[in-house]
Amino acid sequence: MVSKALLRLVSAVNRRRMKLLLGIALLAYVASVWGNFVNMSFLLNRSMQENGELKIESKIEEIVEPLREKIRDLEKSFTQKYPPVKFLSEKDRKRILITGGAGFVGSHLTDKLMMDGHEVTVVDNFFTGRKRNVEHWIGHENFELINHDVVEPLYIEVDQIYHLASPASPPNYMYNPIKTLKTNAIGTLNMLGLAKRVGARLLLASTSEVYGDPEVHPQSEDYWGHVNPIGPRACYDEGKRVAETMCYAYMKQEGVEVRVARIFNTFGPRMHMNDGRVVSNFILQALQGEPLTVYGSGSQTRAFQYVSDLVNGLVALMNSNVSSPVNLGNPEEHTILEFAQLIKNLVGSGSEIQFLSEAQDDPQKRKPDIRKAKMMLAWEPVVPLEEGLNKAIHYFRKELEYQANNQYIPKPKPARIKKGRTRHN
Ligand SMILES: O=C(O)[C@H]1O[C@H](OP(=O)(O)OP(=O)(O)OC[C@H]2O[C@@H](n3ccc(=O)[nH]c3=O)[C@H](O)[C@@H]2O)[C@H](O)[C@@H](O)[C@@H]1O
Repeated sequence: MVSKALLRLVSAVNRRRMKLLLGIALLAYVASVWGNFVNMSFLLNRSMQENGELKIESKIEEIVEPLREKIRDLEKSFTQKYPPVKFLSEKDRKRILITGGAGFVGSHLTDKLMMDGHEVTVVDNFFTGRKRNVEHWIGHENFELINHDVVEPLYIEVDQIYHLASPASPPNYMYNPIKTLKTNAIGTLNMLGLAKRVGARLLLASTSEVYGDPEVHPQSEDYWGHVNPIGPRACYDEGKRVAETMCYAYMKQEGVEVRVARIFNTFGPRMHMNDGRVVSNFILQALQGEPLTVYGSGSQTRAFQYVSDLVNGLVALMNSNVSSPVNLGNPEEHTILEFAQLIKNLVGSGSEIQFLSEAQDDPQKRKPDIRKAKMMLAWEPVVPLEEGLNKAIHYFRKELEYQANNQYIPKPKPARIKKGRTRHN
């Protein structure tokens, strides 16, 4: 009896233990399944996250790569946009200042000196010069553009100074005669002061106008000229004459090396559309089918040189040992009426020729004697008139298109003196 009861008790205890053991085993199993589940979902989550990140990264890469490509192209185009420039050794490379370097002649001179491999600083007050004329050099390591009026002193270090700053077309220089005088007198004084301080050589862009309305024909450098000192052209003519005087005073008294170029009528691309000189006026009028305005009878003469010839002459003179004045011009002389007809034909224009009253003190004959330049500089003009005119016509045609796109059609400016007070500074 007792043993049966004991057996029942033991088996009851075992059953409970078994149940307990089974319970524990079940719990352990559930816990391990749960653990695995948690682990797996964590891993899954992580890989999903990593996958997502990868996807985002590759998306970004897809967007950024073409942008990088564009930046590389832009960088390439920046370095390739400049005209080809020669490499000059430190010894041969000069630091050159061009005053009026954004003007018609100045910008062509800038091109030549840059392409020859020099360091060029252009100074311009943009009265008649334009940034557009030199914009193709902006950013180049050898080039600098300074907005500055030479009437104020300038302090920079240079080896050569081409001093071109001054309005050169009669309507422009007559527009503000006091400013024209200041530019040529005070401006030249400042540049000579700079040349003296830094030991630079200065080339003055003088003019055939120092001969005035000449009584000697053709004009050679030893002719003293025939200028009306109180006429409408005097601000320019006398301004350039005193500029020459100052050059030789600085040469004698201070030992400054000077070069003086007497520049005769010059034309070519980059003349301002509103310049007012005969070449731009006639071409513009012929292209627009308007009458070609001849002042006076048209029997007055001029001889026209193409701008690249002038630029070569200026550089040859600067680097020569000729300190006395030298004429730079093309001796092929034409009457203004012949010239009007020639331009009409080259443009193929049906424009009329209109005779207007003659301009006061207009020189009646002008033609350079260039024997000195030929002999001392081995220079003479090489561009035939018609070839140069065709280039200028092409340029003005493009300019007209450009202006038309910008809703502005310029009219030629007449060589008339403005009435009333003019602004000057
Ligand atoms: O072209 C230049 O390089 C020179 O131009 C001008 O001298 P100018 O000879 O009077 O120049 P223009 O205004 O082009 O006149 C030339 C001739 O054409 C005449 N002209 C001008 C403009 C016009 O529409 N019609 C016309 O018959 C003038 O009366 C003058 O007889 C400047 O004064 C000089 O400094 C400069 O060197």
